Amino acid sequence: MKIGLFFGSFNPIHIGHLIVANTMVETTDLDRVWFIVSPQNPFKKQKDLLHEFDRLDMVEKAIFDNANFSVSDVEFAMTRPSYTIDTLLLLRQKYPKHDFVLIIGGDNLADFPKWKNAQQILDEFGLYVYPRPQSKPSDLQMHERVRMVEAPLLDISATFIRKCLRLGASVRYLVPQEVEHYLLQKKFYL
Ligand SMILES: Nc1ncnc2c1ncn2[C@@H]1O[C@H](COP(=O)(O)OP(=O)(O)OP(=O)(O)O)[C@@H](O)[C@H]1O
Ligand SMILES: O=C(O)c1ccc[n+]([C@@H]2O[C@H](COP(=O)([O-])O)[C@@H](O)[C@H]2O)c1
Repeated sequence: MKIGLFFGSFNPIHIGHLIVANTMVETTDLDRVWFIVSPQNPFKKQKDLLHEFDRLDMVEKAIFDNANFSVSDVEFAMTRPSYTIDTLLLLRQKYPKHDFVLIIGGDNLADFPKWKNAQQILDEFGLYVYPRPQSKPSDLQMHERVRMVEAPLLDISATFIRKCLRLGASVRYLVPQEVEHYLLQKKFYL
């Protein structure tokens, strides 16, 4: 089984994430996508970062009806910040029969060489990249271990959704209905 690992803060998960994951399953050789909720991105310090359990709950609500998707809290028990290579190595050890690839959005490619053990991630796992508006150019686009997936650009971000909620604007259609209800019920990001 070839699995795409889609790491993120998911603060909160939105339809952009779901379209990325679905495109990977439908248009590449990936059989499944696992969403890995990261407690703390090493490059991001966010004051409005929800507790990881709340972000995990929302991912579960977003993917419950898609048999190709799963979510993992494996990073919750690991050291912070969340370094992707550490998790990749752990998952490979735990699931020796699976073949793992890392999925990222195009905005993460330019800074990817600054990630911990970036070369090892490239060599041993490889990257599948979904294009994203306003991404900085990167030489890695041509790298043999990087697959640029052709798909529609989605100008949707968790930042925009948090802003809508702060302003009292509806996030209907930007997040799945179950996630919208949960966000409103819990009064998140107000
Ligand atoms: N609209 C999108 N198009 C392509 N990739 C995306 C999109 N939104 C998120 N991603 C990718 O999903 C992964 C997780 O992203 P993340 O949870 O940080 O969402 P985000 O919308 O970028 O959040 P924020 O606005 O808080 O920075 C990253 O690899 C990111 O590049
Ligand atoms: O391992 C690293 O050095 C590293 C550097 C930057 C980001 N990451 C991971 O990339 C994922 C995407 O982050 P985010 O916050 O944009 O959703 C998240 O799981 C981070 O932990 C990992």
